[in-house]
Amino acid sequence: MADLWQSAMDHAVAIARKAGETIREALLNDRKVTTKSSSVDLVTQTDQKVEKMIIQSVKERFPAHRFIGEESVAAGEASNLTTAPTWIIDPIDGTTNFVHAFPFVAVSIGFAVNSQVEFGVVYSCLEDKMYTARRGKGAFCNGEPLQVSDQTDVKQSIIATEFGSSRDPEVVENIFSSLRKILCIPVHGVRGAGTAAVNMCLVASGSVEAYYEIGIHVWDVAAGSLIVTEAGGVLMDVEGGEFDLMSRRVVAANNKTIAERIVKEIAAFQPERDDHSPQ
Ligand SMILES: O=P(O)(O)O[C@H]1[C@H](O)[C@@H](O)[C@H](O)[C@@H](O)[C@@H]1O
Ligand SMILES: [Mg+2]
Ligand SMILES: [Mg+2]
Repeated sequence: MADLWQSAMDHAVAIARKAGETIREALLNDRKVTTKSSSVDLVTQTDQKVEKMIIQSVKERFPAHRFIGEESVAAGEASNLTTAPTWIIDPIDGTTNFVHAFPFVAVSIGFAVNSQVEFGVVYSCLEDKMYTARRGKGAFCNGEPLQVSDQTDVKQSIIATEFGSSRDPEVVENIFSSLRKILCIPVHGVRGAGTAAVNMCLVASGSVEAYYEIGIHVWDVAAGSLIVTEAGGVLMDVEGGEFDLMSRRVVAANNKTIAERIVKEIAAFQPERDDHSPQ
């Protein structure tokens, strides 16, 4: 049976690669920074320019499709995931890294139908690594198959997480409480690439056993969520229930054993959901 979404996925790969070229050029000469939800939640003209380019290119080919884009939402658009074919776009995942020329900067494009991700594309453009996954057809990096780690002992694991963009003392306390408890299991190490999408691709690649974070958005994790599961990994909510794309909470792991062990140590809290209805 012809794959209904293959042409859309091919377009996503092509436009992610083009976006990566734009980002690499901008890295050399245009990193003007402004801020969003806090003084450390950064955005640049390149984030906005890349998102507009991706959305415009999709609209020309798939005019009926819908969008959830990080910078469109920041400009006031709703972020409701419906049953319609929806492109979930983070034009630059790792904007802080981009501003500092720290070498992990990704373009993340997820595609959902009936609120289920059908393909995911994450282009780590400074590494030139194109991560892709199509539901039921595996996950790849530059065309090579991906497989999660087979480690089941958390004490032999590396765990990835991020400090996020909130500096609210209560949120920071939660983050450090979880970090301290996980580090002292003990695990071999804790790492963070500075981008949720790349962290999830590191889980899919078997380089880290798990990644967790509270405070991310649907555009950070939509593409990576399918790349992880198509590489044999699992997704979970930080309190052990089912992963929810719009909840702003994620545990992505190589297997259920590691995921459940990490969940035990996380000081969970519930940020405002991505699909919250504004008052
Ligand atoms: O770089 P962006 O797209 O803003 O996404 C990152 C977010 O800003 C950080 O707060 C998170 O900790 C990262 O995981 C996101 O990748
Ligand atoms: Mg992001
Ligand atoms: Mg971003």
